[in-house]
Amino acid sequence: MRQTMTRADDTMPRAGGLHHDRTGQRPLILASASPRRKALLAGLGLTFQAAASEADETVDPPQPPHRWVEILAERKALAVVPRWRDVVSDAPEPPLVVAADTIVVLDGEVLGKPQDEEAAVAMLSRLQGTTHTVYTGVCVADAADGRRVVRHSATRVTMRPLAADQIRRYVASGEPLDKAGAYAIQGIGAILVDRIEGDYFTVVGLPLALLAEMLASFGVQVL
Ligand SMILES: Cc1cn([C@H]2C[C@H](O)[C@@H](COP(=O)(O)OP(=O)(O)OP(=O)(O)O)O2)c(=O)[nH]c1=O
Repeated sequence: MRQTMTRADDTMPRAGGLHHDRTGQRPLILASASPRRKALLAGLGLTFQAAASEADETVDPPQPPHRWVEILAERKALAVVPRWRDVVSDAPEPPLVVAADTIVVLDGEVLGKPQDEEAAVAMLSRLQGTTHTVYTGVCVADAADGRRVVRHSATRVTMRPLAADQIRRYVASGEPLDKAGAYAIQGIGAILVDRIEGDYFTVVGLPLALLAEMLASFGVQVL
């Protein structure tokens, strides 16, 4: 059934089928299992379905960070493109598929998600009192013809100096474990951060202004 798209009035994605607004929003899939990315995309007022992407996250041979996140974002999107009908069976036309990948880079070394609490403590011990860069890659792929656009955004984050027991208490909160670099700027991790240079949403995992620009190149106007 064709429905009129309504703007999201909260930060959570709307349940239900696909919607089209008067500006002709294409059906949209977010190839992600991340609740943060879902909330950010919903916050733009776009209607979409989310589908976890099972893409392998190893990059071999190693690439510069900006390419690393672009490659993984593209891989995540392309893993979902062939099965778009399973996700949006009621779509009147093939969807656009959006995916993203985020890494933290300190002194040229990539810090992904910590394997366990010890790894989280080790990461935060290195990040505290210093400046690192968060890279997020974004891919928008058109399931109709395979055309895709891949871009990235980078933000510098300076962490406050932290005492060992503060780090332990933060890790014990459980927040760091599924986050690149073992912290969440949008959560308790906010109080670990002294300042950022660049886009906040790049750190959380989905640079919204960049994504809007990319969607516009596929005819989807957020504004
Ligand atoms: C640095 C930082 C990272 N993160 C998150 C963003 C990403 O979700 C995560 C990095 O892992 P990713 O592999 O980019 O994403 P994901 O596995 O969570 O989700 P997807 O299904 O889309 O692949 O770290 C924060 O939420 N806050 C932060 O401050």
